[in-house]
Amino acid sequence: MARSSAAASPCDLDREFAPQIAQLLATPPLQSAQEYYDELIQSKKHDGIRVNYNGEHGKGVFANKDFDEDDLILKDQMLVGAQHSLNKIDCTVCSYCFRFIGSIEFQIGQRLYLQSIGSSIGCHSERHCHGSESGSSTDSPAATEGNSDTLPQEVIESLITGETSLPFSDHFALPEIVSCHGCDEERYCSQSCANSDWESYHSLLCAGSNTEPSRRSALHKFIEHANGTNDIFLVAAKTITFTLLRYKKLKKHPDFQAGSNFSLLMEAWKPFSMGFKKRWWDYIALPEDVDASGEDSFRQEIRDLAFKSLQLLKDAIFDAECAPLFSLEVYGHIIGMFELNNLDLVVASPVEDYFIHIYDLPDDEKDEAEKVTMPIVDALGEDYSVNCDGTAFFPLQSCMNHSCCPNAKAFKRDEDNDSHAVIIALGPISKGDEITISYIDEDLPYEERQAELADYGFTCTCSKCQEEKPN
Ligand SMILES: C[S@@+](CC[C@H](N)C(=O)[O-])C[C@H]1O[C@@H](n2cnc3c(N)ncnc32)[C@H](O)[C@@H]1O
Repeated sequence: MARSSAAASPCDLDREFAPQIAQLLATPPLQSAQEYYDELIQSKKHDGIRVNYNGEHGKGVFANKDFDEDDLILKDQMLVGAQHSLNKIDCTVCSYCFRFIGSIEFQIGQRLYLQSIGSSIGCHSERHCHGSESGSSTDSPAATEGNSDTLPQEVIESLITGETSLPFSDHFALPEIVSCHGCDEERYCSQSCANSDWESYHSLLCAGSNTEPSRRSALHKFIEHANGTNDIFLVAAKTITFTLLRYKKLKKHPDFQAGSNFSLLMEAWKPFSMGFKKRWWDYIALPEDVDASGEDSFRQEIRDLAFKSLQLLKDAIFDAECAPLFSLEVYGHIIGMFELNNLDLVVASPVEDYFIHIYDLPDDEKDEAEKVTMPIVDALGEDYSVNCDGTAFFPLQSCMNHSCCPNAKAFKRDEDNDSHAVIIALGPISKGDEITISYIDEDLPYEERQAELADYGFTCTCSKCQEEKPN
């Protein structure tokens, strides 16, 4: 699947900084990588696991103690992630931790409003993660095709403004919305999340009125291009801003002041240097409608799209001290890293839990509550609840290798209401065993599984594949 780029890079930085780029993209030395993971695991107190390099498939995650079925193995905090652009229209979550915010009424009112103006895209609520099953086994209230016209506009507005309270919504209280002080785009569950986002990414990506006009306009163009083409560019931009801001912080730190700018950049980039990467346009699977004769031009188109996005990002946030970070080579590998390692970012909507709560009330309370909620459920229709979904990079989950008969899975429990990746044991796991998850639907037939895994660049040889492999 992997190929080398058909034509010379259009990016001058690729030539000018070739040696530095090679260092940024080189596989980190084994010892420093092992130290990095040992420290990370220790600092996050994930003492049930270890990252080891002595497995069959590069690095992998191994059990450091015995686990029983359904035990929590890991709750991994993302390094960088973003909600999909279209999903942002459908649910309001904290831009840093991705918890739902506002109130049940606000979330419902907003969806009804968007439906009434024809903007909502929706998708039926499922509490699924990449490679996992639905987490909700409860029967949901019967829902049909929505029609927000059945509710007066004033009702919708009063839900959004909080003038109307729905029965039992106090059981599902959500954090109040804290807006970014610069723009209307980003909203948070607390001032602490707003500050963390600002310090980690948003101070360079805020396109609000406090931002210098030419930078603001450049940021708008970059964001518009990503929204219109592929929102993976937004996560790539966050990776670059995270590294730039970390670089600036390190530069002020007394322990690092003696180092060269490039050694500081290497240190700032370290968390991403660990991620498994390939150049995006080299390995991306060919769409079904492109045959072998069109392959080179397809790959060139993808590279040109990434180059266009990078140019727009450079116009907004280029920093000469960290120039190699803005090379097309690094940009292509960052996007490739997301494609190869990402677990979907999924946070279940509390709106579904709210309606299930009403549905499960004792009959007399239910009848009373449904006088208020049924017209709303009918107006919302099938998509009465939409989960937050996006793309994220998780430093430890991304070290887990695949098996078609995995011993663990990504699964959000009821209490997991933020962006962490949650990994649960599917059966007993003994200390020393490798912890594997399935990157695909492992119930597919052998050929289809191998075809899907080809996108990750390998052929699976797990025990299930060996059994099912045709002779
Ligand atoms: C998310 S990374 C997993 C960590 C990776 N082993 C590493 O060294 O960084 C995914 C990559 O690991 C390798 N990999 C994962 N599971 C594998 C398997 N069952 N057989 C062969 N390679 C596998 C593939 O190269 C895949 O693209």
